[in-house]
Amino acid sequence: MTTDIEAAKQAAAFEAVRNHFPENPRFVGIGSGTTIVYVVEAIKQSGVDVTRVCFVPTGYQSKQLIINAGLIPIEFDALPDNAMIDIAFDGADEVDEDLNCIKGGGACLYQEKLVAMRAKKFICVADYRKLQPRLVTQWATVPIEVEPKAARQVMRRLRMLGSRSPTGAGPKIREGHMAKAGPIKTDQDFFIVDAPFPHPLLISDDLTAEKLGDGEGGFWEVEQLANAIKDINGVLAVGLFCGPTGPEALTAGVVGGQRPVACYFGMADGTVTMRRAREKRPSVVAKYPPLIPVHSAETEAVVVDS
Ligand SMILES: O=C[C@H](O)[C@H](O)[C@H](O)COP(=O)(O)O
Repeated sequence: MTTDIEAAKQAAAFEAVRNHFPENPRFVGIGSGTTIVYVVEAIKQSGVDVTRVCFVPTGYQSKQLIINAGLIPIEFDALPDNAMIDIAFDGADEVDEDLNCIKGGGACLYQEKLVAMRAKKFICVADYRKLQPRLVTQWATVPIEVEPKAARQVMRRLRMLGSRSPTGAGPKIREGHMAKAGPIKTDQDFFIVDAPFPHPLLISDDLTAEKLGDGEGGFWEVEQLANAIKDINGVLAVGLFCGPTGPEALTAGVVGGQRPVACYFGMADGTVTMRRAREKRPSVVAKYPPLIPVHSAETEAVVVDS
């Protein structure tokens, strides 16, 4: 790894903490990966009083990072029922221009989503390699956390959704690289399946009557793909962080959001670029309502969206 990449991660982390670390927060989410290390460093160096702040980890590595920095960890399931996380910081493997993210490259995924969705504000920090116009550009697969017994069936269903690389390779269970042979296990003891898709994913702006983003011709829109994968039995979490941002979701009366409100990218020239999520995006459903009947399990009636 070259030092300019590390410098880029560090610069992005320091800028993100400088601009967003709230006054007197109660709970702060700390993500996983290599970039988040600099976020913790930035928090420590900022001189803010953290003696009354509890830091919520997104997995084993993140918890050790918090403890080693002398900060106070609190497990996600120890949060008081009505408490929100004031802010969550995390890295990403790829970020598109609408701030949808691919995450899970380091095999942390499910707990990252729990924390991001419970946060009033989710801030992403990354280096310039991660900034792409659309997802599945450089980072060619969508990581998916899968219950091991269901892995083969999940991969079969993924192939039915069109998961294949431009060279024809299908989804794969991620293997470990260490002495112990076999798949790597997540903090939940699950597998990660890496599912390639043949085209960069669309955002709602790209949709046309010809390209609905529903998988036809291999073209998927980010949220539609995330939902289609999440519907497969055995899938715990999909490494696509999309949907409403924190404030958007809070206004709508639902808890938090998965898509960051802002992303900080350390650039190769030493500068930091910040992207903010758009306040209002065209909704996929509003633009092209589903034509097929939607079966409502609750009423046993068939509802057709008009
Ligand atoms: O599974 C890992 C997480 O989603 C990471 O946040 C992501 O892979 C980015 O990691 P890094 O900061 O090391 O590039």
